[in-house]
Amino acid sequence: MEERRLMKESSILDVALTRLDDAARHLQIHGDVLERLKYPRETTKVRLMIRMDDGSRKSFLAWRCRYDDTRGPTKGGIRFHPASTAEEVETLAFWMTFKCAVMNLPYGGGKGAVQVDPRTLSKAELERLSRAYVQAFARIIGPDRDIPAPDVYTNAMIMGWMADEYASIVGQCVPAVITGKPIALGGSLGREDATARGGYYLVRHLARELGLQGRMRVAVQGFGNAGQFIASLLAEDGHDIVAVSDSRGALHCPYGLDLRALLRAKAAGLPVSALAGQGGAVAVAPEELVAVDCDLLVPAALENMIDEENARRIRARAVLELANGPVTPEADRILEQAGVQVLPDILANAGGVTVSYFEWVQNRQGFYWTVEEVHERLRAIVEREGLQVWAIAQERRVPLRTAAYIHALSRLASAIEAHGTQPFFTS
Ligand SMILES: NC(=O)c1ccc[n+]([C@@H]2O[C@H](COP(=O)([O-])OP(=O)(O)OC[C@H]3O[C@@H](n4cnc5c(N)ncnc54)[C@H](O)[C@@H]3O)[C@@H](O)[C@H]2O)c1
Repeated sequence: MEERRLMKESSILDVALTRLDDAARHLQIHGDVLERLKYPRETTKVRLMIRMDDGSRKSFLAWRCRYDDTRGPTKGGIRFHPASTAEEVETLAFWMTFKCAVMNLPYGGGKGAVQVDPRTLSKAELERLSRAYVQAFARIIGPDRDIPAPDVYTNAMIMGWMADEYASIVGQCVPAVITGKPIALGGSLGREDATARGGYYLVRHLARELGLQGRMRVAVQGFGNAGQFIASLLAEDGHDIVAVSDSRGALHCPYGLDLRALLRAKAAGLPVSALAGQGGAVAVAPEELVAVDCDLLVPAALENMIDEENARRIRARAVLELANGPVTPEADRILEQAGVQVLPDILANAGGVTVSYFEWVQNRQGFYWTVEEVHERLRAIVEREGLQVWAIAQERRVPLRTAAYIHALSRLASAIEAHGTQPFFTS
């Protein structure tokens, strides 16, 4: 078991790097550029020691990775998860590097994690852990150096504690050091649904190209933050949400599920399957969700959920990757052969980091935008970059994922080349 886990861990960054190799084959890229992008610039590992409520002391492993900062300060969330590893953090930081480049945000990529199950901590312990993270990494993060944000099992409250700790360390208020903060501490309007909204604008804009015109039947895997918002946005446009799943089960109705009832059930802490039997909805096994007859499949749960085992069963015309890395490279090949278009994660879920960028801009200028302004600016960026990725895919006859990596890599390569060779002679 342990061996299997290690094997999986050692290959996760390698798998991510195959996307880089695929893209590099289509560009005249200098070997130096690839050499630079194959390894993280720096990963710092620390042990955080905190006082527990019972008076004992406990330590937790924590990391912060700055993968590449050629295009600007590194940007990426902090994950609190018992299974986090250095390799996972580095892979996520690699994805952030490409995500920021594909959206043309002036950032590099970073990521952080604490190896902890936050559900086992009291609120006071969680606060001490969050503050300890900032104490340990205060010299690494900074508004012009490395800007964290929330990720799995971290949220606005934790970002607020972290911003407060940073302010006491440096002796001044620096809201732009961290994004995803509560609105009261300089958070941006429109951050909550930004990831789903970015994916929604992308599908809406490319609908004709994807053959998704008219009323769509949508299946959503993972009915959490991103999954619930995308279902709501698409349902508002009159599309039918025909299936949803969570970690405990799945629900299917070919004529469309009662979304309001589903949102109420989730808010009350119930699984989606609790609504089985109502309005024609039938409970199905979670692994059956990908095989549901639909036009658009939205993976919004975890990594590697669509693999060579289940990819053949997908009946959707297009896949919108709101989750990070939900489709394995083997599944990608199967979907390509079957003519299923995959809107890749680094483009499809980049709405979150884009609105994080807006938050940083607003913090720095001290002037705040309306939610309509946030939506409009997000829409413009998603549509602009989405169309460019689509055009690259058509021109070069490559899948959208390769096109998105080509788009990001050409920006990264220009920036790396523009920096010159000075660091080589001085280091
Ligand atoms: N929230 C964001 O801003 C954001 C930004 C970029 C990427 N993402 C990615 O989107 C994905 C979801 O993030 P989120 O913030 O919505 O998390 P979340 O924890 O709110 O939701 C995840 C959902 O997936 C469900 N799930 C877990 N295992 C499952 C399984 N085996 N089958 C079906 N469902 C399962 C959970 O029950 C939960 O409903 C992650 O991959 C995350 O990295 C999120």
